Amino acid sequence: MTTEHKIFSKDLVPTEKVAAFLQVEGLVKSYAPENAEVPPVFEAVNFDIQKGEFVCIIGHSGCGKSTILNILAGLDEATQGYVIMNGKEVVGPSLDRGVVFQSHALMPWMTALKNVEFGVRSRWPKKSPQEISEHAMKYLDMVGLGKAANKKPHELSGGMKQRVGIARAFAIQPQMLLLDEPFGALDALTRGTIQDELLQIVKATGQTVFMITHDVDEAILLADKVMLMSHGPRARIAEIVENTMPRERTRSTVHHDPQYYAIRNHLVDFLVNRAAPAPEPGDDKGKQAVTELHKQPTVVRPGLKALANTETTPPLNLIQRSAP
Ligand SMILES: Nc1ncnc2c1ncn2[C@@H]1O[C@H](COP(=O)(O)OP(=O)(O)OP(=O)(O)O)[C@@H](O)[C@H]1O
Repeated sequence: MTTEHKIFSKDLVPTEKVAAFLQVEGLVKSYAPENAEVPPVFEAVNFDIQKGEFVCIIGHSGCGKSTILNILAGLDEATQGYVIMNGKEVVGPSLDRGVVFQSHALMPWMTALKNVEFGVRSRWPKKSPQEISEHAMKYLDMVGLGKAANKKPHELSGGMKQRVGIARAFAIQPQMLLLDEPFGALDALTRGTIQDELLQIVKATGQTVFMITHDVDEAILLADKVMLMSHGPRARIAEIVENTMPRERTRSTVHHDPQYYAIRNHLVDFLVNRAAPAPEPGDDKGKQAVTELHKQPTVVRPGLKALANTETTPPLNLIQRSAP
């Protein structure tokens, strides 16, 4: 059951932002809002996500990434600000948003198939048992687990369990997928395989994704945009890095792109040197100006600069060979 309601007030939704699929505006989270001595975990969090975009968020431990994801999911409440998805304010959980956590959260007494069917039945209660089963199998097949459908979680490896969680999230065909470090507990090989699978599925379904990761390479492979969060308390989305490499990238080829190292260096440099922002005037007052709370993060494209530097005239032998 959804607990969302429609927003009709034009005052709440700035006209130029109506087109964005997801709008996050002036988000603040404080665990002690009544105590001025305790600063908020994050504030002035503003960003948009377009339909079909894959967005990763990176930042040091404790800056508030999971809290933001939980607010997007409707599982937690912001102290200030709002989230609008597809024209409706997010005020509670909904099957329109599928969530995958780091721990797979499967029901241990149910088979992989039954775990996926459970979600499908909640979404479409009028479907027949056979329709539900066929639908769930389609998504288990998609993540390469068709043959393990009748196994219970304790008979599956960590990677397989995580795939069941992904199949369950995809099977309810949510408008948006929220992934909280979904591959964090997996070994490098399994992680790579599932990343590739996720890319294929997202490409096929045009799914909109918001994903938390600590892995810079994972973000570069998967994301169209990488949001960089500064340290908390009072964390912000400091920068949005656009991934300007062609979307058809794979794990084995992505590092051949001339843009790759420029983007990677930019992300690492932020995490190492720039994630702790210098105090701004007003910080010590514990209160931000209203305009500041709605300030959009800077958007940067470090890959394009690297690309421009490699665009030189072709080598002489190529010119000679292509001459008539
Ligand atoms: N219920 C709570 N009461 C008080 N503080 C909390 C509560 N839940 C979380 N916090 C604090 O909020 C901050 C943000 O937590 P959150 O889990 O969102 O960070 P994160 O960036 O996802 O961290 P990580 O990368 O380690 O998962 C942390 O400093 C945490 O201690």
